Amino acid sequence: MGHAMPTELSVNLNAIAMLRNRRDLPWPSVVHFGRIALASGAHGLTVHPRPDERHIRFSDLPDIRSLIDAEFPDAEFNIEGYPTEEFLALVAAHRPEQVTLVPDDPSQPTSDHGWDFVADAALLKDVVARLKGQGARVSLFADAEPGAMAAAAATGCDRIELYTGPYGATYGDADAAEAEAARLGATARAALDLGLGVNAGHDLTVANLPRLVRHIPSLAEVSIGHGLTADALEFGMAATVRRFVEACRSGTNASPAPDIVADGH
Ligand SMILES: CC(=O)[C@@H](O)[C@H](O)COP(=O)(O)O
Ligand SMILES: NCC(=O)COP(=O)(O)O
Repeated sequence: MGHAMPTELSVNLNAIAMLRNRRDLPWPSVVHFGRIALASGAHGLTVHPRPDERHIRFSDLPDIRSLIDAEFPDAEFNIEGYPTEEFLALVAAHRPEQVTLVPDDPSQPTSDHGWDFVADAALLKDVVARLKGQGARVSLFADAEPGAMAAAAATGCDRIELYTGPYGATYGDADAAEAEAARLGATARAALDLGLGVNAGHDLTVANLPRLVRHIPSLAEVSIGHGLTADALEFGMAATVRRFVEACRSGTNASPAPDIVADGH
């Protein structure tokens, strides 16, 4: 499989928002850290507003939109979530370049599975058409199931986002990681053959990105929050984003510094 472009990094700000929400204070600021991320090589910013606003708050969205419009006009805003009318109103108001639809129940601690593209076909076709009509690229959260990609494409979506939680959970076990990455790679090939673009996200790290990118050379974008924020505590935000950008390129023509592959969490 050839690869034209390096994988882009979208920095998920949910974990920064969660730290901020521990106090009734404005720091750490999602706009400040979003600015550092974009200035350090990230292609975009991701938020996943949940109905209880435990991470990103709805009131954060106008400030992130303004940051991109005023200072980083080539960057992308990616808003993720379950398509309730409240979520769709947030999307309409903040004009993200990409919307990632995720089948989250409000009680879930975090996202832990992709869509059932057959059972949810009617909902997805309707919402995908609505969002594309507003000018957004639409990506659908998907499990590593090559056989599900035809039904995903039938929704009219532009891309899938591979749910990489099970891959992230293989840390420390190279054989298990290889098996998961192969399954993700097969799913990506099925999606690409149907004309879909492929994103990926959940529990990605500097350490596990190179293997993923090797298995999916045409991976368009990864969105990363938890592991990246953890590394930012150790290395600082700017250096961390640069390390993740390097790791995104590690499976492609551009080689990362050797320590990026050997080190990391
Ligand atoms: C869609 C997805 O995979 C998630 O990783 C999500 O965006 C993370 O959200 P939280 O940080 O709110 O758990
Ligand atoms: N879409 C997945 C995402 O934004 C990343 O989440 P995380 O698991 O890295 O926090």
